[in-house]
Amino acid sequence: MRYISTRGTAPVLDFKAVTLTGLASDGGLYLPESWPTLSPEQIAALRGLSYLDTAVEVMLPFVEGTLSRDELKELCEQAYGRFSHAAVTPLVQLDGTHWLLELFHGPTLAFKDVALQLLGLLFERFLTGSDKQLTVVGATSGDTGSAAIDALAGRAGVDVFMLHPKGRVSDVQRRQMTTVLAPNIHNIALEDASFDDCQALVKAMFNSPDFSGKFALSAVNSINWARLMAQIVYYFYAAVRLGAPERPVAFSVPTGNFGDVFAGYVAAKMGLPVAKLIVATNVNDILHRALSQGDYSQGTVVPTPSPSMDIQVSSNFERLLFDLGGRDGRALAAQMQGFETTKAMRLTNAQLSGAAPLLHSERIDLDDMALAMRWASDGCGQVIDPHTAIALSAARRADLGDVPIVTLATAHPAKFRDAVERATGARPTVPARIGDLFDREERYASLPGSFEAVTAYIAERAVPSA
Ligand SMILES: Cc1ncc(COP(=O)(O)O)c(C=O)c1O
Ligand SMILES: N[C@@H](CCOP(=O)(O)O)C(=O)O
Repeated sequence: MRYISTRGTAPVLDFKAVTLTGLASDGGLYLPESWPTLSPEQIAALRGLSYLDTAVEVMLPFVEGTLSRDELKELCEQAYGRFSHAAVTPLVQLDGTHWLLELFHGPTLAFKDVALQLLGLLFERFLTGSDKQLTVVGATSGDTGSAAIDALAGRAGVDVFMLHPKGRVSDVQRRQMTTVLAPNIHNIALEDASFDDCQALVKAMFNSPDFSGKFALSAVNSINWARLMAQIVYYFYAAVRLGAPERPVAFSVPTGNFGDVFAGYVAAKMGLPVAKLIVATNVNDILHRALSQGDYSQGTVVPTPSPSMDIQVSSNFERLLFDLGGRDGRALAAQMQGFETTKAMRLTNAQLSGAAPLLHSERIDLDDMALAMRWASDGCGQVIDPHTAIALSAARRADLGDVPIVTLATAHPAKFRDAVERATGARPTVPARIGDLFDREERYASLPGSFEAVTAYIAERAVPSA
């Protein structure tokens, strides 16, 4: 499989190179040159397979030329062996229409583990025998950071510099990052910053020849293609369990950086009968405005009880626009450069009408989020986190007849105890696997959110490339 950039001019890469590279050198994001497809018979043959075997079948076309089936299987065995549920991502039925797909049974209790446990192992495999020292620069609104740190702490060949917006992640999320004291992990709390500011700094580091030329920069955010590849799997796993390929299934996805829902889009492109992808946002609603009115203009980020979705510039939307706009890298580069300059962009007619049959968006406010949490707990006996509640609320607005709707449960409620308690009156208990989190020592640097301050901090600690 070969990978191309959304902006058309960066070198074409294979799977190994695309995994070790972050942003493309032309500022774009990598994605496969063409979408592999599974026939209805191949999808039907996934029925009854374990998560692990499904993962191998779904991901194999993307790693072709770099990993054999056996090598991929061995990596998946290790990655998903650390999940606490035998089904890895179990489905839970709420009523006749609604299901939860629990994606939070990994080590850090959020869906990010599904991809990052595998990415950590891919880094290790691709770096073995080389003297390359990767400098991973990442931005997090809480969950990517903890999952990446768990996956990479203590690994040879990788240093991690993780930026989070100070005071804008939950206490559990922060401690999951800052209590990991491995020498290769560096947490940076950016003062007076939003996640968007953190992400913009990370992209600026990749786009600065002076800085990126000194280090072997790499990414763990969903700008890294391997992240999305691993997330495609659970769409197949869930849909097949609910009757695909004969029966179409809809998914409601709590959305911020558009990575998770883009993985669902890819599953549909690969042939999975997806009736609808519901893009659920909180009041930080750039994606809802874009998909419903064509207006992709950056607003100010409002802190909410679903902090991981407090995002107003959604990285992966670029991948969607590229695909919907006929994969014209030059046109997309001009559109994105316009957005970077003016902070506003109109979707083209082709992009809007191309998205409409599959993607539907909803903006969920605080009251509807709390109502969904109460409906799940009082009506169905399920305690859900605020991000999941946003998607469940959007799912319950949908009118899709008999089509089953799967809401992606992206985080364990214990990660957001205060918000869950406020909505439901019950305080979730912290699972045993992170039980001593509040007794551990924390370590992080607080820095002003300037490019100079952050790059100077990293440059003092990272290993220059040869
Ligand atoms: C718990 C949770 N739900 C939803 C999201 C949004 O996912 P995405 O950024 O892939 O759209 C995130 C952050 O990525 C998250 O951490
Ligand atoms: N919500 C995310 C934000 C980063 O998104 P990513 O999927 O691009 O890594 C987080 O929790 O950090």
